[in-house]
Amino acid sequence: MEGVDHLADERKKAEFNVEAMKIVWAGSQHNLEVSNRISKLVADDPAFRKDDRTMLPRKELFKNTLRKAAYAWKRINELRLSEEEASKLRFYVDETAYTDLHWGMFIPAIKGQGTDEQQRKWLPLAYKMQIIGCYAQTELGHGSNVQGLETTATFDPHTDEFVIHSPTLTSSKWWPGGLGKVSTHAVTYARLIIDGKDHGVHGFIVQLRSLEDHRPLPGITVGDIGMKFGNGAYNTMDNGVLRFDHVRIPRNQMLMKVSQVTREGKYKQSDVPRQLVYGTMVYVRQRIVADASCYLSRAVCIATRYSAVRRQFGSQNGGPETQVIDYKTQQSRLFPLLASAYAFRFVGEWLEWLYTDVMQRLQANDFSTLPEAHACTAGLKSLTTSVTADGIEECRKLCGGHGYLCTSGLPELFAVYVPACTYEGDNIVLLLQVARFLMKTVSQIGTGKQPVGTIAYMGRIEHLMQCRCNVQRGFAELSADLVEAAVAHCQLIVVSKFIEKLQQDIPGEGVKQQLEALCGIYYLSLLHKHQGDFLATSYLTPKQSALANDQLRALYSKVRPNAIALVDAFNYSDHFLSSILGRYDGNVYPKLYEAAWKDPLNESVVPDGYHEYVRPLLKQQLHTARL
Ligand SMILES: CCCCC/C=C\C/C=C\C/C=C\CC/C=C/C(=O)SCCNC(=O)CCNC(=O)[C@H](O)C(C)(C)COP(=O)(O)OP(=O)(O)OC[C@H]1O[C@@H](n2cnc3c(N)ncnc32)[C@H](O)[C@@H]1OP(=O)(O)O
Ligand SMILES: Cc1cc2nc3c(=O)[nH]c(=O)nc-3n(C[C@H](O)[C@H](O)[C@H](O)COP(=O)(O)OP(=O)(O)OC[C@H]3O[C@@H](n4cnc5c(N)ncnc54)[C@H](O)[C@@H]3O)c2cc1C
Repeated sequence: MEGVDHLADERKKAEFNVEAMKIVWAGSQHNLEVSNRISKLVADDPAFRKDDRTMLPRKELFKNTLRKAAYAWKRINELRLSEEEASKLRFYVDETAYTDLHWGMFIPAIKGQGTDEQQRKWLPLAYKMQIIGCYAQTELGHGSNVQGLETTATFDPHTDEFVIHSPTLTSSKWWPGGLGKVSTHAVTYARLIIDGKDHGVHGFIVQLRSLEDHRPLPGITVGDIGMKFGNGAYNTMDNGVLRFDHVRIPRNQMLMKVSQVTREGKYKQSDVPRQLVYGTMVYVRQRIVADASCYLSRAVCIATRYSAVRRQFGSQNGGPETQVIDYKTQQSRLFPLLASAYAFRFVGEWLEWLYTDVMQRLQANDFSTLPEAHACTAGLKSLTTSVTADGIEECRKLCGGHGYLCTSGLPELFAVYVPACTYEGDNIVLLLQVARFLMKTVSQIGTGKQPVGTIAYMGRIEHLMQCRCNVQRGFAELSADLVEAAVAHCQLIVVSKFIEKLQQDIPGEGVKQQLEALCGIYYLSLLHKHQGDFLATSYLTPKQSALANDQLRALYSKVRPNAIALVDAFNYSDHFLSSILGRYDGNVYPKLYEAAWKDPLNESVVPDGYHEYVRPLLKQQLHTARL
């Protein structure tokens, strides 16, 4: 029934202050206030309707995304929203679009790799959206291997220009978001060639389309790469293909904070690590970690609320059937994901601190923590996106058949999210970077260089280094095992940061106790999953392993009465969740039934095609003898 909270009894069971937990989840009272205000602004505005996305054909879908992005920009300016509020608004609009790359990569690339002069020229145009940019690095033939990119930028000293060219089919830029139909400019990554010498990959600002009629400029071939996974989902984004045919740009459009080319064509590499050219990717990877907790918590919220609503089997003497959330199997699948959502939230907060700290150190030419920042952003991006993608799919399965309906919100959430395991760095490739970092640390043990920070624990394996085995040999052979070691290293960081969070002052009755239970579920479920390794290495005895499993089940029971309140603390509106199964009021069945009849297929009782294709079958006169 409308207006009835079908989850009221569940909410009464809460043993902690939900409003206080909302502040923990939001990060601060201020963040919660901004989130509440902007979330309501979006939810209350019919222009931001999104329940029709999975039913629109691509061109209509895309035009609708352009409309929403333009309307959002209008509202941002009308309401004079701050950058923080504007970013929140785009978050709650919840629609991948070219603006993600304009604000999330094009502008950060210029800020991170452009000189002060270049920033003064390009950022005002970008902030006012008088130019729209994308990040064009990946090519048809290379994505992971950035040093393998083929696009060239050849310096012409006669005209003081770079000639940007796509020498091969595989050098075509391929995938950049916003490139296909909208961006007027790109930060393009190309091989810098001076006087025949290849200086490797650098970033260049290239205009792609006319600011007058939006047509591609001379020498530019650009378009969309076509439909992607799932209906709606990432098809609101114009991932593009781009080829250059000897396109000329002024020398001052090479991003020159890290390295420079003089008017005379002299290449100057500042005494900074060349990997700073990868800085934008590092920035996005750390943001993706925080974003993972948002996506995972959305799926967990839907699955938890529905698991409390859904009853199946267990009726005694005609009484109500059992809530599926009471089954230990449901809890053993759902509660570790609930714990992971909180864990990723906290490790994402720490990673943002680490990234900010590294950036401040870079200002002082202190590169000492750059390797750790790279390893942490790469590894945690890999870990959190893999767990989140698998977790959204698990949440769909936790909702049984109804989880497969678009009105559950889960299929689209999965389809939008899964590319996060690939973009910003394929997850295995990134884990191999972490493995390389770990092996380099191992090789330095015993040389007097003590590991610090997130690898400090490795100082304790010095005894293993007596053999001084050559860690370089066999890396490729053992890479699959090393990837597992990299995951374990990242999991240790997640657990450590969760524990550090619990050591902070956390206000609110019962809040810390709930987080302690979730932290226990996080690490005990990991220990359960990998108990074979712990037993094989004698880090655990069988008895200890059994005790850990007992404790894990006990924690499930502790969390069970608080589950609904723990997902309420995510503070997601029904509009944002866009899920009938995840409705705040739990009024699922009537709304599922109501929604079914709104499907276009039900606009007519007799379907299109009946008379051409079904009736003839039903009415066919059998010319062959009946079998
Ligand atoms: C859900 C939406 C997300 C929301 C997020 C919010 C905001 C963001 C907004 C928008 C984003 C939205 C959608 C994303 C759209 C997607 C965009 C993209 O995908 S952009 C393209 C991404 N591409 C990649 O990530 C490519 C991956 N490959 C690489 O990074 C490099 O090729 C690789 C694998 C690191 C190898 O580089 P290479 O130069 O060959 O180095 P080596 O392996 O030889 O290592 C040499 C040494 O350099 C160190 N190193 C490597 N990288 C870095 C780095 N980034 N920083 C610091 N140091 C680095 C490496 O550790 C080696 O050091 P040692 O010699 O061992 O000491
Ligand atoms: C939705 C989406 C949006 C994107 N947006 C952008 C964008 O805006 N701008 C942009 O520049 N790019 C973008 N990309 C491209 C993305 O960055 C690349 O696809 C990504 O970096 C992976 O590279 P790849 O496609 O070359 O994968 P590959 O490296 O070809 O991966 C294929 C397989 O090879 C394996 N592999 C590769 N190298 C190794 C190795 N050394 N050892 C072991 N295994 C290996 C991988 O693990 C994987 O299993 C986007 C991609 C997607 C899907």
